[in-house]
Amino acid sequence: MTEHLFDNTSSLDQALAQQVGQILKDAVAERGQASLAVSGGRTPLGFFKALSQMALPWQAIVVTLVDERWVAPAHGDSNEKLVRDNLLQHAAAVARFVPMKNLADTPEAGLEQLIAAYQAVPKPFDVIILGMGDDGHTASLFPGADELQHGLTSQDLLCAVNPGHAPHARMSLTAHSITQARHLFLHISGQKKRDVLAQAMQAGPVEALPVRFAIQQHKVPLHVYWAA
Ligand SMILES: O=C(O)[C@H](O)[C@@H](O)[C@H](O)[C@H](O)COP(=O)(O)O
Repeated sequence: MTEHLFDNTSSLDQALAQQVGQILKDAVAERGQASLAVSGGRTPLGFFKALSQMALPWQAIVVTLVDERWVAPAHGDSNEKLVRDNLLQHAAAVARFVPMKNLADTPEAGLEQLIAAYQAVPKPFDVIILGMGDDGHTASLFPGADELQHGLTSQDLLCAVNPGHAPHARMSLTAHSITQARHLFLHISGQKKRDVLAQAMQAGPVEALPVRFAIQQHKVPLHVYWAA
């Protein structure tokens, strides 16, 4: 695991956009296509804006989500809306977007159709960017959720989650599919999250702080981008 520390969020956003942009450019040059899976929440907004303005071969880049709240795509809590409004703009407007939410009533009911839709996403994912909550959740792998064990241990691509203490039923990439990425980032800001990360870096059960699965694995180097 490598930590990249910044004094402020705008310098982090620029540096992360440069790094991710270069990886995507190289992937398209090598393989003709690339995939980027991003998280929701408030943290990635500035990064999305910076990346969206970069001159990349966007028409060959597929953008998708690490996790999604099972709400209509126009809902204020929709990660799809967040990505459409902030990342799929400017130069990035021509990127192909594969949503996680479909028309099924619940994530469980939508899972099979979504697995089929995700075949359109080049795999392994070239870049996955995780966020983290103050409770140590990442993606939608929440401590205390009934589906946590499944999300942490199954070899499936996706899992349906009912987080209980967090709003909305969710769909999430599993820990297995996240650790299949060619490049893995954890993007966080603020002292509180630095403290949670420091705690997660200490030995302890993954179930207590699910972000530990990304820290403890050895399949893909984890790059942590943190800003004060
Ligand atoms: O809720 C989602 O949709 C997420 O993808 C989630 O895992 C997020 O990354 C963290 O909850 C951090 O959220 P903030 O950036 O808002 O703190």
